[in-house]
Amino acid sequence: MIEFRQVTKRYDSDHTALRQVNFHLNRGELAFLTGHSGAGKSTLLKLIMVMERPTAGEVLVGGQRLNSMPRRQIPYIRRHIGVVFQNHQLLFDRTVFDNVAMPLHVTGASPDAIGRRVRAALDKVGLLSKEKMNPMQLSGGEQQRVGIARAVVNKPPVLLADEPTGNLDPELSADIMQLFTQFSQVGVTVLIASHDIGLINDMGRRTLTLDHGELVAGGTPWGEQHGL
Ligand SMILES: Nc1ncnc2c1ncn2[C@@H]1O[C@H](COP(=O)(O)OP(=O)(O)OP(=O)(O)O)[C@@H](O)[C@H]1O
Repeated sequence: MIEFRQVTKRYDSDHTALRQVNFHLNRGELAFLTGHSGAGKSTLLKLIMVMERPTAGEVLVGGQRLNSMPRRQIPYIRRHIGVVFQNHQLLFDRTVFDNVAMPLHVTGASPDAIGRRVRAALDKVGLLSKEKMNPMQLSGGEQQRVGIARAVVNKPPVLLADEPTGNLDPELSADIMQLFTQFSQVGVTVLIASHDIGLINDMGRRTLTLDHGELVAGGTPWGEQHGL
C-alpha cells in the first residue's frame, strides 16, 4: 500500500534528509516510524502526502507512482490519506460535528451522506454524544479523538499520524493506539511517527527506525521488496 524505492530527499545540496530508503507496508499493516529529532520522520510522511517530492527514487501509494503524478491529481490522492497531528488542528469556532465534516465538504457529498459519515466516524471514536459541543469543551484525549474521526471520515485506505499521543498520558495514549489497531484490522494501513519508545515497545509492531536519514531498522530489503 505504501512503498518507498531507494528514496532520497535533499532539501539543499549539502544536507540529505533521507538516504536511499526502502520499505513496503501492506494493506492493513500497522507500523511505527521512529528516530531522533531531525532523523527524517516528518520528511518521510510529507513524501507520502505529496507535500514534498523525492530528489531520487520512487514513492508509491496504492500502486500509484507519486513522482510522476500531475499537480492537479494531488488533491485526489490526498483524499485517500488520513492524517492525524499531535496538536490535532481543530477549529475552535465550530462544533465537533463540523470539524469532522470538513474533509467531506470538498468531496461534494450530500448533507444526508455527510450526516451519516460524520456520525459513523464519531461513533467509532466514542464521541457520538458530543457532536454539538465545541472542541474547547473537550479534554485533550477527546480532542485527539475528534482529530482521528476527521482523519478517517473519508474512509481513507492509509492513515498517517505524526506524534499523535505527544500530549497525552499513558492511559489515553493506549486508547488512541487501540483505535489505530481497530482501523488496521479493517484493512487501513497505519503509519505512526512517534518518539515514545515505551509505547512502541508495548505495541510490539514493526518499527521503521531512521538515523540521520537512513532507515536502520524495519525496512524491507531491496531484494525482498522485488521478489529476488
Ligand atoms: N523544508 C525544509 N528545508 C530545509 N531543510 C529541512 C526542511 N524540512 C526538514 N529539513 C531538515 O531535514 C532534516 C529532517 O527533518 P525532519 O523534520 O524530517 O525530521 P524529524 O525526524 O521529523 O524531526 P522531529 O522529530 O524533530 O520532528 C532535518 O535536518 C531538518 O532540518
